[in-house]
Amino acid sequence: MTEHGNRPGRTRIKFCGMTRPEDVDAAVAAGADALGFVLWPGSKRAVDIACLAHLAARVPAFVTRVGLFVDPEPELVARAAEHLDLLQFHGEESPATCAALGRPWIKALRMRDGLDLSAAAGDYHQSRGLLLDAYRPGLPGGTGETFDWSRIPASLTKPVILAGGLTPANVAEAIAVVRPYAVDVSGGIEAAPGRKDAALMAAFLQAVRRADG
Ligand SMILES: O=C(O)c1ccccc1N[C@@H]1O[C@H](COP(=O)(O)O)[C@@H](O)[C@H]1O
Repeated sequence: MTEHGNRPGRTRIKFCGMTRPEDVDAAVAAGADALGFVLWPGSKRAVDIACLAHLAARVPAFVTRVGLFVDPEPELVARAAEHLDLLQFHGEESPATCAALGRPWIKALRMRDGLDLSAAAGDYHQSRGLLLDAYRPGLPGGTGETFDWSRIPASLTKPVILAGGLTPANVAEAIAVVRPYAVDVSGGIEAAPGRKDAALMAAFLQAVRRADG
């Protein structure tokens, strides 16, 4: 079993791809630590700035509002950031590009063959964490697929946010193998793309709590 640096007493939970007010309310009621909003227009879960503003305003204090971007124009980030606490970069953004936007950020890395995670942790040392997701050519993320969790070294110097194909059924095993700082899920808590399922969100949360013991 591995243990990543900065791991808190419990695994933090981010629910991503919020598009509806009722889903935001249900996620907060379930006890999510962070909610994600996709600002990449290519996603079935994309929201525009007006929708983001509407949804983000429902989020109470101490629940982190995360904006997901894929190689965005700086102007989009600037407009969205007013409604966000943290930026999540899911494209080919360089460390300098992420840092230049002047906001707290995390970097998503897709686990393609040959990826050197330790080197990436050094390159993205200014990030608040590394989100590790499955790799599928041609898609920037949100594949609903898992990857080989044993590829994640215990010695990473940044907090690990584990993503990719997590569900209420497999998240406990993922936590046991990886011991991540946080887990991030989108498809595994949905009835359909962009439509979250309150029962699945509650089941995911309970599975994480049980895994934390
Ligand atoms: O959700 C999307 O549509 C998306 C689009 C582009 C990049 C990332 C995207 N989602 C993120 O991917 C991971 C894993 O998602 P899943 O649980 O496998 O569905 C997660 O961080 C999503 O927020």
